Amino acid sequence: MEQRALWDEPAQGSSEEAPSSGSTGERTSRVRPGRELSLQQQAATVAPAVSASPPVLASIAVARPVRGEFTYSVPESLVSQLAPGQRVLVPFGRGTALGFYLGPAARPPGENVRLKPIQRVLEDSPSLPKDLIALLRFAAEHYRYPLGEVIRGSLPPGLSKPVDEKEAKPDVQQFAVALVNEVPPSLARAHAQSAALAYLLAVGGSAPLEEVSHAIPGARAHLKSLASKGLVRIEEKKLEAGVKEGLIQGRPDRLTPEQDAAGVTLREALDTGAFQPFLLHGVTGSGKTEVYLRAAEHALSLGKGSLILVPEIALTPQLVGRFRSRFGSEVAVLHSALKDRERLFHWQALRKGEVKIAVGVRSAVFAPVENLGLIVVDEEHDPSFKQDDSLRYQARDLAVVRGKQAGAVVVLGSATPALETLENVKKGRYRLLELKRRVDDRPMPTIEMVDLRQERPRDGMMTDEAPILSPPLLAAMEETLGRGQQVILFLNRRGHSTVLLCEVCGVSLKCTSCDVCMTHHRSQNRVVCHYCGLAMPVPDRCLECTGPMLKLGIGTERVEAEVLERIPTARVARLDRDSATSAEKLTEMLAAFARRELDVLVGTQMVAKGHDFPGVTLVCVVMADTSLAIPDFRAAERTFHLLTQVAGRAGRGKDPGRVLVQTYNPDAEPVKRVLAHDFDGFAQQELEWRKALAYPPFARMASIRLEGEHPEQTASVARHLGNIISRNMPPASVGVRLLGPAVAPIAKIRGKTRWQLLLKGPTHVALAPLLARVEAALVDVPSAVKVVIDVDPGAML
Ligand SMILES: Nc1ncnc2c1ncn2[C@@H]1O[C@H](COP(=O)(O)OP(=O)(O)OP(=O)(O)O)[C@@H](O)[C@H]1O
Ligand SMILES: [Zn+2]
Repeated sequence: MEQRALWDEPAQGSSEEAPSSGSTGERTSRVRPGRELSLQQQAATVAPAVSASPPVLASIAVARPVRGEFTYSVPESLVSQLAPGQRVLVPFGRGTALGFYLGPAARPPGENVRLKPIQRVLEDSPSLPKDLIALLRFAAEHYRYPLGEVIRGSLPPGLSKPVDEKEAKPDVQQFAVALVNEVPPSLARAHAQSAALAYLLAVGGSAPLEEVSHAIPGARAHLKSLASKGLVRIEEKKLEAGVKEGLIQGRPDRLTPEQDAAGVTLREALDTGAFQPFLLHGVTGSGKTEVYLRAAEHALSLGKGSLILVPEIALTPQLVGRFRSRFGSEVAVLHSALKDRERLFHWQALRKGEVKIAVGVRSAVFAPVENLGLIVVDEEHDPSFKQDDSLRYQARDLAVVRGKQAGAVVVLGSATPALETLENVKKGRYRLLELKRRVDDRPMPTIEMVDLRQERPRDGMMTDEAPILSPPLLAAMEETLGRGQQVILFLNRRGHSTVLLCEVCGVSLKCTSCDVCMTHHRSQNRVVCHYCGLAMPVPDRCLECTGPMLKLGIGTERVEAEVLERIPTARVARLDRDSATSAEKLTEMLAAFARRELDVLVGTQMVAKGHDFPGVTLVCVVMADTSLAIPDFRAAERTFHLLTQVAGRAGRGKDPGRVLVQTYNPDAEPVKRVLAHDFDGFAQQELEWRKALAYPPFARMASIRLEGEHPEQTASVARHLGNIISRNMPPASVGVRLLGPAVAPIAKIRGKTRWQLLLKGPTHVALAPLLARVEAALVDVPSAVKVVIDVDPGAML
């Protein structure tokens, strides 16, 4: 059966053009006749129609948790003011609500319906550009979330409330501009000031004050002191298109032949001005960022905007810095730590076309970049592009949808593309651009395996664990550090020991409100639940039988302690969610490692992201097996991605890199393929398996998750929903399957019982009627049971 990409499927509902109303001159909006009739009638009051000439009708999304678009009448005084994308105030229920005017509407069926009028238009120029309206409509339908809430969630605070735009005006943005090219020796003792100045220089000599203080706490005051010393100038900035601020930094003189070829193709694609999706599959360290930069440069030369999506800003300061130093103040950086006013400022600067490039995290897929020519999704395989609450969208998928709607070039970049993306390449939907070699012909790192089964102490009992740092690993570390080079140690588990087990009764210590083991955090001298945050003192005896407790399962904290014990001279830091408690700490730790003030970085998947540390020549995977056994059909893929990505941090400078992988499962498919540098082999094997079991990309999925106070009640709701689905199943030939209802892999979190149902089918269209049935049944579900529908779910836990 032909599989269709997400964006191939028509959005549900009709896509016919609304009849021209002749009043707004816009005919772009779609109406969905009848589909939400009962809701439309909520906004209408029944009365005899009196007016002679047909009234002008508007389709409005109301920022309330209700489905569908509502029809309102347009008072004559407002007719000339109305433009799609505007925020308006409308009567709703007994009060008023913020609404978004989406376009003219057809008269809803029903002769005697008198519609309520729009009360007020809140802004002159629309907050929402036209292409975003289409994207938000798609997101609401695809991920089954109320459109008004989708729109409100996409807007910066300030615009998401029913206030006039005039009241929502942001402050002028202050920029710090460096007046020197390097940190002068006179600042040697003023550590904080020199750090602020160093940051400024690193990002091209100019940056908004907000951004510097985001990276370096207290930087605002330090920059002002620097200004009083004449080293920095503080400017109030009006961002203007076409102005290049700061020094053009780090632009390589020559592209590699592969970069050049990819660049030529992208330039041609940009010149056509039509939608074209690409996968940029480049090995780690092949210089993908430079390809993005050149494409954005070309888009800019055509007067077009670019949108660059990255997994997590704090983890990718280098990428942000490269964009900032290339394009100066023409870049809006959108991250979660922005203050409300700043977010509003960036939104409006982009909306007005004053800033043409946006770099941001997944929510930036909704950024109002004007005249969008290019969308880049860096590290497109990264799970963080999927949002896991409220609107459960996949930003990479929406980026492709947006590109199609806007007629933009879309580049999905990764060293380890998602299988979904690879399949789209195979099907000819995406064009493939490859960078098979590292820049400057640097070699890929060598990857060696350390079999932990062999490293276990022979004379001990069978249960004895292998050493955390095996002799070969320790030797490699000492040798690397001896040469003055740096080491990354990767283990994807936080804490000191991850399991506390009674030696006598074998019972492990579990959280009282979650179905998971407590992790021992020695630095806090506590055991902590990683799901609900519950923490308590470490019990020295089993709570069941008072037997002595064994501490098993290593976490990053224990690895760090072990390194300090075995190599006392090494300067070691740990990078995980316990140590990087703020974006500032994170940035600072990465910067210190980059400045080579640290020798060893121990960390979770945070160390595996696109970092570019030329001093790192040795990467050690402390245990490759941790993510293999997770009950998720993507477990093997995730493991393979993580190992490949972390291995890719080695040997990016002039010295070649080496990777050591400790494992108990050398024969596990992802481990074996990583050791063999065999991306294609892994992908092929895994795709065959997915096909045989009908998992994505060979099927579409939706999960229905339940969470309830009472185990019995939750189970019975799950079974009830299961019955509804079973009764409405299309014929078997359609290929839709229901898995469950079943207790979720983690049966309880925060005291709530969890169940899930999984739907698989050939297309989203095949699943939609069943999901609609489930939604309709939710009105009868007791409020103690929370039900969530997740289309294209990310994690299965
Ligand atoms: N043409 C070039 N000549 C010299 N150096 C280059 C060139 N292009 C990129 N570089 C440098 O090569 C390094 C690696 O590039 P980059 O970080 O973009 O790799 P990447 O492909 O994104 O890798 P990863 O997938 O591991 O993040 C960077 O330090 C970059 O500045
Ligand atoms: Zn818990």
